[in-house]
Amino acid sequence: MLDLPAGGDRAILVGIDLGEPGFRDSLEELKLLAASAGLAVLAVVVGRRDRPDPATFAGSGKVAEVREWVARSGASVVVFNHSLSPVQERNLERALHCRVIDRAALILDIFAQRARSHEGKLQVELAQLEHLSTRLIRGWTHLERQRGGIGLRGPGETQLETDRRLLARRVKVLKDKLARLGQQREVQRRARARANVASVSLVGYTNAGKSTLFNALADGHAYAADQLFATLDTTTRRLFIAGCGPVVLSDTVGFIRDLPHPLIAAFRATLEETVRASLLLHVVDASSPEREERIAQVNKVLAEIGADAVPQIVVLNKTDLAGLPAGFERDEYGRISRVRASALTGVGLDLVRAALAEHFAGGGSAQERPADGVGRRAAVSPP
Ligand SMILES: Nc1nc2c(ncn2[C@@H]2O[C@H](COP(=O)(O)OP(=O)(O)OP(=O)(O)O)[C@@H](O)[C@H]2O)c(=O)[nH]1
Ligand SMILES: [Mg+2]
Repeated sequence: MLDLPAGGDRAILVGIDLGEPGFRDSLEELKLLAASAGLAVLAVVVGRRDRPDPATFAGSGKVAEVREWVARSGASVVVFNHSLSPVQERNLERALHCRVIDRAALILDIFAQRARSHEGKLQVELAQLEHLSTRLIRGWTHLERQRGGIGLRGPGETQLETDRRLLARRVKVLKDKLARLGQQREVQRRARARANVASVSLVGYTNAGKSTLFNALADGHAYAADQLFATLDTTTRRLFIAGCGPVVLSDTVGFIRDLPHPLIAAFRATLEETVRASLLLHVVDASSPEREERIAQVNKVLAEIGADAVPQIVVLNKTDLAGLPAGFERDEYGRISRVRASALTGVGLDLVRAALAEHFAGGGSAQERPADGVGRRAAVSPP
């Protein structure tokens, strides 16, 4: 655990506008992340720079302003909407006299709070240790430079080396355990592939409505809630869809922009389900003004995990909020590319089912993708 002081924590958020697009939205998102982590946000301090200050990211003037806020409000943690280097983090903690974390650490903490299954907990612990280990290593290089190296190894450094060794050992244990769990999944997947059952994975931005859609389609009881990263574990149900037979549907962890890399790596096992699926239902909150950008963000993560070659149908969800009618959109080849529906009200769910039926009937292979990641797609048979 990252040891965020528990219960009723008061936070100050800091965002520095570096002139990149989406700054405001990502700051709004940071507020949601903070709320999801159980933090009470006292203030949001915004600054503008051409590039990050190497020592403190925000620059000394902005840091003074934040310190003022911390002193006045009694905040216990300051959250930066960026990736901080370990050195910046340390300098900031010294200057602000309070705990400083970055966006990645906040996301890791939410994952740590949410992890329920054995596998989920292992994955989060692995991600946290990897996050920590880069910090120890960088902290070490920093020390080395300061002290001048040879002959000056103090007890502090020895301790660091011991820590690193212990850490490396634990990381290995976790990876071994996860690998064994991965093998079990593989056995299940092979059995499904033998039975020629199509596998469909729900993917999408966090809070898009994946679990709600999963429950609506599979009559399931996945945890759906208005918070970021409600779902961490992959839940799988078998359902029968008229016109396409048995289908295995998986609900998965949601994505977000700037998902920390250790997390993506640690969740690789869970996300295997996505990589190997015969079809992705990419769920989108149609009521978000950010929806096209989020689609792009999700596709970026899908590419990172090697799932960009899996066929995809976009479900524009929350049409009730967006004020859109239910319906289909087709691509230039006449294939259904988008379905507009509402998982909550149920309007358009028949269209989602029909899209699945059409996809699998129209040559979309019901086979899962083999381990080498190369899709085994049945030839499209024209009528
Ligand atoms: N109005 C409306 N709300 C919806 C719809 N679908 C989902 N929601 C709400 O959106 C919120 C998020 O839904 P979830 O199903 O938990 O979203 P998710 O994509 O699984 O989110 P994570 O697991 O956190 O990534 C919940 O409060 C749902 O009730 C919809 O079609 N219309
Ligand atoms: Mg969910």
